[in-house]
Amino acid sequence: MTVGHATSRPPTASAPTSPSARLRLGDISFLNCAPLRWGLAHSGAREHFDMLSGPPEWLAEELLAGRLDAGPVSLVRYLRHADMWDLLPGGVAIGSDGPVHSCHLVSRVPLEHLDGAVVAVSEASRSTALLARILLEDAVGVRPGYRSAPQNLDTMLAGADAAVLIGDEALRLHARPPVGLRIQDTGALWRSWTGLPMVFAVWVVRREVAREHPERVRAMAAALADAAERARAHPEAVASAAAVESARGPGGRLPEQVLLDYYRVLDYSLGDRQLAAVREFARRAAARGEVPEGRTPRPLPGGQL
Ligand SMILES: C=C(O[C@@H]1C=C(C(=O)O)C=C[C@H]1O)C(=O)O
Repeated sequence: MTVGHATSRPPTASAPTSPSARLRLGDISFLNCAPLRWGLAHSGAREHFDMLSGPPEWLAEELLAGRLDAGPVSLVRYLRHADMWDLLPGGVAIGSDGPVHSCHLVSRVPLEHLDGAVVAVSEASRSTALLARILLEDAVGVRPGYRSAPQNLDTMLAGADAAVLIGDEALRLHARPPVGLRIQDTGALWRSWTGLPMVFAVWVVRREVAREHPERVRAMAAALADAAERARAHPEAVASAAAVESARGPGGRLPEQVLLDYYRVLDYSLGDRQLAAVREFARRAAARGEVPEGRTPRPLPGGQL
């Protein structure tokens, strides 16, 4: 197995899948995917893939370059590239039906006061970045300006009134809200506004790979579904493994309770309610010209999470 995102291989235009029999599967290097890493390790399925870990935007670029066969990408990326990528059989996603704990709009003032203000938006995000805009403009009714920035709360807020952050840094803000800042969970805001869950990321497979190797792709989807199921059945073990993982990141080891709570709300399924939410998000994104019109995503037939 290969882990790490420094690997650079030549593009594989003439070789759609890896020369070995193993599919190259992406893995988001955030704690949001720790339960799947745990599940794949414990089932033994991880050995059947070449796994590459990295931030979601890097995984999307690797998929576009043909250096990965399948993996998680932000929902916005998928909606933009749905002509090249399919949703994994049965559907695998990262979402929540209410608070997600790790995708936030952070501000010093109430959101209603952000008209004409500057919002710094993490370069790591596409879905939460657009969701925050939709929420601010359509739900709250303010029109700030946006500035893309490397994800770092201090530098982001040094030059802006609010910030959009995702992943482990955002989870740490949820776990320990800094004094004087409002941590607004975009999953919760979206749920109370639309009544729908939010889907932040989806697992995609390059269409040519899905056509060439349908059985291998189905097996991959089944392995991910099984990993999610195993992780759900062993919350303490998963939280403890994730706490060890968190100790390697800046900010030190997260309490297991924070991770238990996180994995209780994170949902890897892409069922009918989630697909309805994806359509609603896609409609709003298309109305802003952010994704093509008329995207009606449907997972490839096969397994079910
Ligand atoms: C829940 C999360 O899901 C994600 C949010 C993404 C986004 O906002 O574009 C992309 C991939 C996922 O990592 C998170 O990162 O905290």
